[in-house]
Amino acid sequence: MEHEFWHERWAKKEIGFHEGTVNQYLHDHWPDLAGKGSDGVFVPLCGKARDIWWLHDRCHPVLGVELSEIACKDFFEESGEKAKVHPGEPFTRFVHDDLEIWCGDFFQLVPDDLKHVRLVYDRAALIALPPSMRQKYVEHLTTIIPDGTRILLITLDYDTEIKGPPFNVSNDEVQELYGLDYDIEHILTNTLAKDHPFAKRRGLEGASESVFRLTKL
Ligand SMILES: C[S@@+](CC[C@H](N)C(=O)[O-])C[C@H]1O[C@@H](n2cnc3c(N)ncnc32)[C@H](O)[C@@H]1O
Repeated sequence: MEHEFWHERWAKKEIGFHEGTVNQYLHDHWPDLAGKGSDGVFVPLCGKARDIWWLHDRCHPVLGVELSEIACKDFFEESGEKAKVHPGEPFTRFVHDDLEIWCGDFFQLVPDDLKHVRLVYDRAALIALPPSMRQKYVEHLTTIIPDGTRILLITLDYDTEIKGPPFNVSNDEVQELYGLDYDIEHILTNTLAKDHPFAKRRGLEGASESVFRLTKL
């Protein structure tokens, strides 16, 4: 998607993707992925997800990257926390202890930025991107994260032709995108209930979410 699309979504507060609570799959499957350590976590296309505080509360240094300055500011303001803001190019950095949100374009990150990262949390990042950008996203992610990094990936799949985002990403596509460079463990696929907020909003039946654990080889 063009940057303008996302800036407009945030300006108009059209952010139906924002959960406002900790994601259930993160809650249930992070401990297995991360163990008891306090490894650095990268959260691509992070929005203002509460999940970031949850990870921080579990002693992980967290680096999120987010295009929208509105999202970055809201993230701290809505939780009553303060961040030191370091304006710069290509990122303005919002820093709170060892939690940093970098405001700018994911595709501007370089390996040095993520050298302390051992874990990645991808909820609504891959599926926010149209098919033409997903390959580019995975290629770039693979370039910037260290070998051995473990990823918790949550995807969404549905049959109907609806206009994304979120876009449907099948389990086969996950294999195609990550199969070469990652060990892939499919943890679960869960059919969304009819009254699930997303299914309800889009009038979808049979949409499903899947959770994967990926390890960069
Ligand atoms: C569907 S939202 C998901 C946000 C978050 N992961 C969550 O679970 O609430 C996608 C987010 O990615 C941001 N975004 C889109 N393209 C981006 C890019 N190239 N670099 C950084 N952030 C981007 C958007 O502004 C938006 O907040």
